[in-house]
Amino acid sequence: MTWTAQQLPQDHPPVKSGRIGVLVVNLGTPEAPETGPVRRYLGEFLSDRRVIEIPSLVWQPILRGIILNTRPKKSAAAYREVWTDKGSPLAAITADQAAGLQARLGEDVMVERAMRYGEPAIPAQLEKLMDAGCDRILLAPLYPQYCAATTATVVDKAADWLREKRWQASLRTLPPYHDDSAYIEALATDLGRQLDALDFRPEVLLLSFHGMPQRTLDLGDPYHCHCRKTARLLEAKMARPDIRMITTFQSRFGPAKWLEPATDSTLMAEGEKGTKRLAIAAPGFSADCLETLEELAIQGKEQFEEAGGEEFATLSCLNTSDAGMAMLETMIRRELGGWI
Ligand SMILES: C=CC1=C(C)c2cc3[nH]c(cc4nc(cc5[nH]c(cc1n2)c(C)c5CCC(=O)O)C(CCC(=O)O)=C4C)c(C)c3C=C
Ligand SMILES: [Fe+2]
Ligand SMILES: [Fe+2]
Repeated sequence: MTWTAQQLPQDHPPVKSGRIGVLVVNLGTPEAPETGPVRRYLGEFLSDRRVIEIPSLVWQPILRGIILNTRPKKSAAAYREVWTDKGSPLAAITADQAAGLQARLGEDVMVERAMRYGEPAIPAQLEKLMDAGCDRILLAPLYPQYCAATTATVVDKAADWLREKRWQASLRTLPPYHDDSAYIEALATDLGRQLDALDFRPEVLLLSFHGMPQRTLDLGDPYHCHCRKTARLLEAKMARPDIRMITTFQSRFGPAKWLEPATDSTLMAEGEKGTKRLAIAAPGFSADCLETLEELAIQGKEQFEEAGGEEFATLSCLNTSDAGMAMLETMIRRELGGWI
């Protein structure tokens, strides 16, 4: 039956105002660089079946019995190396990106941020947007390369929230942007600017993407192809024939075979074969985080220098750079087409 306004039940929710919401989402990070908060964060992250594709009956005893008793202490020490006055770099930068987008998109659009693991959680932030009258929401996972372990799990989480709703908001998702000209141009501009500001001329620019188990490529996940395409387009756009560009995959986790070549062994091999000056960039991360500030900038530098390298620089992610924010605005405005 159709209800008229007079017939609506007393407890009917207020009629919405038709606003548009944007939810930018990144991975998540611990609340503090201490063992307990890191254990909670890793417990949620590594229990996600999109991340660890091993049956729970097998995986949970390994996770609870071994990994969560050993890794949090070591990871917390690594987080302490990069922690800032504003907290975890990933959290602080994501918050600044959301605020910057809000300023660029104006009052017609309400921008919030969320993390897939930890706080602010995706369901709570979607609820906040809806409570503020947003009945159309763009979900924007800030992962340029599609991966089931990152992009898909964000969409799953939003879908779980929608499933519980009688009156759903309309949801759109920002597609992966690994080959989007706005992204390639932003990277080329920003990395070019950073290379020119270095006090040495690198022989090699290493493009390090987060790794994934080789099995996910065999099963059809496009992540590896997306990373390779980004690297190819970026190399062409940067047009620096004097710099040799190499694509690698970092952060191997567990004993299975991961995508190759690995960042750490490539850094060592380059040092050993006589490369003296090397810069490293991480185009797959939209914000600097543990993986860039500790694994690349601290550990990577040590690995390269111990193998004979002399000059090493880690270039920043797009973060809140002009090029990066303009790129996000362009892609989000395009996706909101028809809504604004
Ligand atoms: C950019 C895309 C990412 C993919 C793909 C990805 C896959 C993936 N990661 C792990 C395990 C860990 N990753 C960790 C940190 C971490 N990972 C990403 C991004 C991707 N991960 C980011 C942005 C971060 C940094 C978070 C921060 O707080 O700064 C960690 C935690 C740190 C540690 O203990 O080493 C783990 C563990 C797996 C298993 C995986 C795919 C299967
Ligand atoms: Fe990761
Ligand atoms: Fe790592």
